[in-house]
Amino acid sequence: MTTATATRTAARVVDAVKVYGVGDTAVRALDGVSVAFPAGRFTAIMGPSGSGKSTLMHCAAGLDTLTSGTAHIGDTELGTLDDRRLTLLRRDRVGFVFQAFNLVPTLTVEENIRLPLDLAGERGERERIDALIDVVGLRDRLRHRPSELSGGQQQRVAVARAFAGRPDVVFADEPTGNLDSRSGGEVLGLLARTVRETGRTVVMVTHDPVAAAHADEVVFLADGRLVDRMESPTADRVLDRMKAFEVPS
Ligand SMILES: Nc1ncnc2c1ncn2[C@@H]1O[C@H](COP(=O)(O)OP(=O)(O)OP(=O)(O)O)[C@@H](O)[C@H]1O
Repeated sequence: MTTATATRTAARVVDAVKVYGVGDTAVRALDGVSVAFPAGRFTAIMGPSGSGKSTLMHCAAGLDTLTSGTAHIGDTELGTLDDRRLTLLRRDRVGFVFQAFNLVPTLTVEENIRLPLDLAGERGERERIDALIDVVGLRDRLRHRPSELSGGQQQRVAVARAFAGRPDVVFADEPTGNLDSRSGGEVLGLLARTVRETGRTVVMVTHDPVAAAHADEVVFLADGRLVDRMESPTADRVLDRMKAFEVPS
């Protein structure tokens, strides 16, 4: 299913504008972006440094607000929610993976993975979490603390935690930025596999063409605008597209 009409949208922004600051120092980080992230797909957001990738992700995920335009998770328009509802939406319907892992150091691997469910007051779900633990390959590390794991293992815990609450969408911001290429490749393969096997949705910001090649589709930003999309990307094609941004105007 690749037609827009047949595909459900997990998250989207419409006419998104984000201006930081005022007056002479104002920066237009998003300049009228409309983009939909289809459910059940892995989408990468790419573009040169400063093109608005992180801003787009933060606004789409409800971590920051737009200056104008709308952001939606499923059918919920984020701008209509008060702070409490927005916090609940982020907790229950969105998963996050950040460059810096962001695990709770005092909790074990298993407790970190189960955290979203515990916070939501959900019990049970033993089998599904068990399956998730196997997907990320951490069965023999469940009693360890994050400091006893390698960077790649910690990020696999973060990926499992992001999916544990069965979110509508997982947002990943440079998830392999702190990892060597082998561990990074494992984490990206894990993200892609989890999307394929569980039908979940991932939106990932990256500046790395090799990372973007794990996605089903890449959307390209330049100067706060959406300038291109690429289905079934390869690292070479993404790199070629990125080089075109470097041509001096
Ligand atoms: N809190 C802020 N206050 C002021 N300007 C900001 C703020 N956050 C981002 N910007 C500016 O908005 C623009 C877009 O930034 P953003 O971080 O979204 O880009 P990016 O594509 O993610 O960049 P990078 O790849 O370097 O992380 C940049 O010009 C940046 O300097």
